[in-house]
Amino acid sequence: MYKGIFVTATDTETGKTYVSCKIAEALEKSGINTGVFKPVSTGDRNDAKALIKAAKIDENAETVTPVFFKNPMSPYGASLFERRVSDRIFDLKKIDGAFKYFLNKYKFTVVEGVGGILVPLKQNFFVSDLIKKFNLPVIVVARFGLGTLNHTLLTVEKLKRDNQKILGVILSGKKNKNDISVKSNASIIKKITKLPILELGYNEKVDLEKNRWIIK
Ligand SMILES: Nc1ncnc2c1ncn2[C@@H]1O[C@H](COP(=O)(O)OP(=O)(O)OP(=O)(O)O)[C@@H](O)[C@H]1O
Ligand SMILES: C[C@H](N)[C@H](N)CCCCCC(=O)O
Ligand SMILES: [Mg+2]
Repeated sequence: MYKGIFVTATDTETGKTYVSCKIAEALEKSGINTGVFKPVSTGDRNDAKALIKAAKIDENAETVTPVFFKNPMSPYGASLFERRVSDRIFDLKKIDGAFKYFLNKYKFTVVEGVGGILVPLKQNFFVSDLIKKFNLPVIVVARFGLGTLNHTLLTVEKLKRDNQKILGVILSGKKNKNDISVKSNASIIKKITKLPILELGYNEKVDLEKNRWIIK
């Protein structure tokens, strides 16, 4: 079993928190002490609260999300608006300390990124750099419908160029019955990337028995 996974996505609002929560829930139910970590959030710390609830652990939102910006946008963009607010800085030391805390305390830690893989956290430091730093295997969350092929293949391409271990792709959310591409997108992604693919329909749970690739 890995020490943890990094959950990124093809875009914001794609399902990283939903998928991370379902993975944490499944691990907790199987008796595995699971940490959850969302290093940076913007707008609110609701992702951290949802992750804590799913993992059923006694942690507060500030520990799970040590770096926070008020403006609901990229962390770098928000930092430009909030540079006069003392604790609103992207503090990599703080994130590193928190990361080590979770990996030492829990058997397995689910880490959620922010938006997609090239969201800037600082002017020249992106979510992809955080992935490199943590060096955890990566799960890519994507949408089911039209447009997801390009977004998913771009994200996979970037991770491959960074020599990151990609565990697989999870398509998550509602399937639009009027979108014909939904019928073939998953199989096309699988054929092209040769990665495991999980289709996680609306309100479905993650079955770790059937998808062991997610955790080992
Ligand atoms: N399989 C699913 N079943 C039900 N709801 C889903 C599913 N996947 C995503 N959602 C819903 O889609 C919305 C966006 O998902 P989520 O908040 O997980 O995105 P995110 O990638 O974490 O966004 P952010 O970049 O802001 O962190 C939420 O309301 C979430 O509950
Ligand atoms: C506020 C939102 N829920 C996310 N947490 C932040 C997403 C940043 C996306 C930046 C971008 O790709 O343009
Ligand atoms: Mg989220």
